[in-house]
Amino acid sequence: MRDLAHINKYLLKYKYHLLLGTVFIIIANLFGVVPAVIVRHSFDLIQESYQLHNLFDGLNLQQTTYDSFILSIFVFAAIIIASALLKGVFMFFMRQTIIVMSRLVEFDLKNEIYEHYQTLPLSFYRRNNTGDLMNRISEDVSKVRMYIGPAIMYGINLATMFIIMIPFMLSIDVELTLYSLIPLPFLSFSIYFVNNIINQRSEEIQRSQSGLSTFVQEAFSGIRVIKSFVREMDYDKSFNAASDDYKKKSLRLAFVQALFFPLIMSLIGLSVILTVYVGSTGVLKGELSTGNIAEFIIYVNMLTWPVTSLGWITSIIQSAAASQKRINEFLEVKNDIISEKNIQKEITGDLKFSHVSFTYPDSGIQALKDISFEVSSGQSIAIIGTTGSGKSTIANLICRMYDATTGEVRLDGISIKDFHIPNIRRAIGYVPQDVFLFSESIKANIAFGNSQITDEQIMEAADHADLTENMSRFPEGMDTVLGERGITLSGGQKQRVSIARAIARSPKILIFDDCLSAVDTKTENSILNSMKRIMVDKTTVIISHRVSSAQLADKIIVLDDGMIKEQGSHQELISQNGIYKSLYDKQIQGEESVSEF
Ligand SMILES: Nc1ncnc2c1ncn2[C@@H]1O[C@H](COP(=O)(O)OP(=O)(O)OP(=O)(O)O)[C@@H](O)[C@H]1O
Repeated sequence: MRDLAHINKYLLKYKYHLLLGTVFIIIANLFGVVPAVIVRHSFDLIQESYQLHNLFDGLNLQQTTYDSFILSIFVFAAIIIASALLKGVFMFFMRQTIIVMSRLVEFDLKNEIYEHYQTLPLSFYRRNNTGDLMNRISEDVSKVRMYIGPAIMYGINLATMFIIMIPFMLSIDVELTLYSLIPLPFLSFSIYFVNNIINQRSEEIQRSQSGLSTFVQEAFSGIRVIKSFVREMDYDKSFNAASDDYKKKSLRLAFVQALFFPLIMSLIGLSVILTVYVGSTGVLKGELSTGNIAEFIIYVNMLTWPVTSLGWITSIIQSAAASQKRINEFLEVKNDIISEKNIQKEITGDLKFSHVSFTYPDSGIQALKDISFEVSSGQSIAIIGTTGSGKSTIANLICRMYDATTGEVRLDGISIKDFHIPNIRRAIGYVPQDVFLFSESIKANIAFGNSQITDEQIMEAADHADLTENMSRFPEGMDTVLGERGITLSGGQKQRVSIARAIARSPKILIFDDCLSAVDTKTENSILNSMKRIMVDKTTVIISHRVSSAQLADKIIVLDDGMIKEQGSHQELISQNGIYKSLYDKQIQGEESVSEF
C-alpha cells in the first residue's frame, strides 16, 4: 500500500473529479433505495386493497377502491421508472467523473514514466531488457489504473450504500437485517479467494503469452537464418510446445472463472431464502408486512454487488500495489550523468582526452586505460584497432553517454561534465556502428536531428553521403518509406542514410563509428573524399578497422586492449614500422589481391 502513495499527487490533482464522483454515487444510491420503498408500499397496498375489495363486495365503494388502487399502482410504477432512470443518469455521471479521472491519471503516469525513461543513461538500458521497460509502462500502469478507477469507484459505492441502507434496514427490523446480511461476508471472502486464484492464473497466462510473443518475434526476425539452416520443423515443434503451455494455462483459468458466477448466485440465493424465512415468521407474528419481505429482497440484491466487489477491490489494490512498486523501482533510478554547471555555449570542437580510463559499471570490463590525445577544430582523427580494443567506448565518452572513471574529457578547454548535456549532443553528428533507422521515409530519417532543415539541405547531405544515385532508383525517391512498412535497404545503403542524417544537422563534431564497414573501399574513399569539404571546420573522429579509412585523417591512434599503442600521422606511423605499418601492409596487399579478381 505504501507504494501506491506515489499516486496520491494525481488524486490531489483531480480532486474535483473525485469529489463530484462521490456526490454522484451518493445520489445514484439514494435513487436506488426509492424503488425498494415503493415496492414495499405496493405490496402492502395490494394486500389492503384486496381486503377492502372483499369487504365492499356488492357495494358501489368496491369500484371506487379498485380505481384508487389502479391509480396508486400507476403512480408507484411511474416513481419506480423515474427513480431507475435518474439512478442511471447519475451512474453515467459517476463513471464520467471517476473512470475519466482514472484515464487521466493513466495518461499522466505513462507520460511521467516515459519522460523519466528518457532521462536515464545508456547503462540503465543495458541493465534492463526492453520487454521489462514496456511492461512497466503498459501492463503495470493499467493495473494501477484499475485501482484509481474501478477500485475507488466501487469502494466509495460500497461505503455509501452501507451508510444509506443499513440504518434504513435496521430501522425496519433488526433481526431481518442481520439474517439477510449473514451470507454477505462469506460472499466477499469467497470472491477475494477466487479472484486471487484468477489473478495468479492470469499472470501465468501473461508470462506464457509474452514468452510466446518473444519466440514468434525472434523466429520472424531470424527467418533467414532459420530457413537457411533448415530448422523450420524444430521451430514448429517449439512453437507447438509453447502454444500448448498457453492453452493449458488458459483452460485452468477458464475452470476457475466458471466457478465465479455459480458461487455468487448460490450465496445470493442463500440470502434471499434467509430473508424470506425470517421475514415470513415476522409477518406471521404481525411484526412485519409482506411488503417488507419484498423490500428486503431488493436491498439484499442491491448490496450483493458492492459486497462482491469488496473481494474484487482488495485484489485489485493488491496487484496495483505490486505494479506501482515495480514502477517506483524505475522511477527511483537516478540519472548519474548530470551537469552541475550546465554551461551553454557554442562549441567549436577542440577535443582533448587527458589520461582517461574507463570501466563499464555493469560488466566491470576496463575498456580504456590512460588514454590521452588532442584534436583541434577542423582536424580529423582516426581511431584504429582490433575488435574490443575500446574504439566505440571513446565515442561513448565524447557523446557523454558515460563518464570517464578517471581522467578528463575536455571540449573547447572545458570539462565535458560542465556542459549542459543537450548542448554537447546537439554539437555532435554521430553515426553509430549499429545503424538504426526509423520506419519512416528516407527524407524523414535524414531530417531526424534537425527540425529546421530544408529539402535542399537534405539533398546536399544525401549527396555527401553518396546516396543520391541510389535514391533515384527507389520507387518514390526521397519519400520512399523504410523498414517494416516499406523497402529494405542494403547494409551499405543504411550506413549512408545514417551518415546523411549525421551530416544534415551541421554538427561541430562528426563521429563515424565504423560506419563504412558495409561499403566497399572505393565507395568508402569516395564518401570520405566528398566529405572533406564539410569536414573543414569540424572535428572528425573516424573509428575504423580499415587503414584505408584511417589514412585520410590528420592524426591516427592505434588502440589495443584499451591502450594507445601508436599515435601520429599516416606517414609517421608508416615510418615507425609498427602495428599500423603491418596492418597497412596486410590490408593493402589483401585489397590488391581482391581487385585482381
Ligand atoms: N555497454 C557495455 N557494457 C559493458 N561492457 C561493454 C559495453 N560496451 C562494450 N563493452 C566492453 O568494452 C570493451 C571495448 O568495447 P568497444 O565496443 O569499445 O570495442 P570496439 O573497439 O569498438 O570493438 P569493435 O571494433 O568490435 O566494435 C569490450 O571488451 C566490450 O566487451
